[in-house]
Amino acid sequence: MIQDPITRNPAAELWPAPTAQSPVQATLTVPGSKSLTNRYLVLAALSDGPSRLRAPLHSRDSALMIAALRRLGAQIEEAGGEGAFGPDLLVTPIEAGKPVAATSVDCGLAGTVMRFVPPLAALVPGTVRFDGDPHARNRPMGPVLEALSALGVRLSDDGGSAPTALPFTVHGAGSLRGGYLALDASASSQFVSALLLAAPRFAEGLHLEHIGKPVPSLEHIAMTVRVLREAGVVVDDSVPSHWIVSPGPIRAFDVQVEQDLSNAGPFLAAALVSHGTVRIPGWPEGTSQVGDSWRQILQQFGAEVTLQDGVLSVTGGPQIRGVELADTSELAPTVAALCALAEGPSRLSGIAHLRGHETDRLAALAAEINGLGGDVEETADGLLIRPRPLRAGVFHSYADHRMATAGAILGLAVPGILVEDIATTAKTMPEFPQLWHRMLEH
Ligand SMILES: O=C(O)C1=C[C@@H](OP(=O)(O)O)[C@@H](O)[C@H](O)C1
Ligand SMILES: C=C(OP(=O)(O)O)C(=O)O
Repeated sequence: MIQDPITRNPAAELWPAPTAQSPVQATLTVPGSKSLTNRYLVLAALSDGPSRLRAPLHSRDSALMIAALRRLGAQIEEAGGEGAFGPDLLVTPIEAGKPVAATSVDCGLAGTVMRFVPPLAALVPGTVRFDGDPHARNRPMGPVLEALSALGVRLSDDGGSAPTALPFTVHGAGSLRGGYLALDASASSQFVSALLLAAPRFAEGLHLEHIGKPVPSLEHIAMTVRVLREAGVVVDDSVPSHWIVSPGPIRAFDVQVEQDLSNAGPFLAAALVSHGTVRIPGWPEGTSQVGDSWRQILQQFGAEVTLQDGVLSVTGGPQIRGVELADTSELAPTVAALCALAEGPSRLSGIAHLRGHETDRLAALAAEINGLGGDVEETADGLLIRPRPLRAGVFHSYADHRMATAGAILGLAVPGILVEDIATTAKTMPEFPQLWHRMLEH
């Protein structure tokens, strides 16, 4: 597991986080889901005809995915249907067998790009070098590279040896046989998703088995299986830790992208912190997004939560209750911010793999909340967060969008919090500062 030193950006601006002067009363929607947008883009690039994404996310992570797929030969254009958060996307797939000139892919800090795109590069004849932001080189990548290598793909690092992390080069032969493959996905569910998304295009499909400690963020693998099935791919996930993808075409599609329920989290949290009400219309029914679990999580914190006619309504109680929660996946930084404002102690477990996210999130949350006077202790697989009054100060973001939004949540209750590098929210929600201020205007 990655234990890299925490890095800070001294040049970034300090954003005065607004305090909630009164209970928030807001109705709002948020931009499209990162996880769905980037999965649909990958599938569209591999599909059997042109596809359309309606109301997709437009952010740094989706822009990086679009640029990567274009490098592999997909054509992606913006098209009418201008929604509240930007235009639709039209995708013409990569032409099977068409070589690409030696090229490069910038992964930024996007896990979906660095994990999902290399298997596609293996399916394209050509040489593709992958790199990203400085911290991206620390994010776990090994199992995906080992898996590709086991499938017969030639890979090299800049010195020509077998790579274990970014930067690396995929020497695509244009086709993959597939078959049985074992991998350890305990550091990231994205290792599994990466191989499943490309697997219908392997000559024999793929039987993938996870061997190791439990896989985190299982909801994200379920999302992958679901989008594959929606595109006509046969996937058998009936045996835990096994996924069998049959070879076959990926049907082109026209899809409405759901709003990002994980990114809805900080806004819903504002209802608890300010003892107000936040409503989100268009809450998708029967969604595969992990953020749907806000409905249960926020109730445990003491909120009243209703979902009626597609409108999610969250009303904060008189106090925020402490919680015990396991594997909250990408929701954890928002959850931790609420815990720091709770009346009782909280324990978050099953999130050791957050040490390999945009930053070491366990270390970063402990350092920043404690830096404001809080009481957070790291455990082997999570955080213990005890109530203690917080004070004004700088909350560092570590280039992590969810750290920045965690700082904004604390700022609602604690005057004088300065969030360093709020612009890093552009990774998945460039509109965050504007939407946050708008939420507080009433
Ligand atoms: O597949 C995806 O879209 C994601 C999977 C999860 O990754 P991990 O399994 O590494 O937590 C999640 O945290 C990330 O934000 C998005
Ligand atoms: C872990 C996250 O992102 P990524 O897709 O880069 O892994 C996240 O958004 O919380």
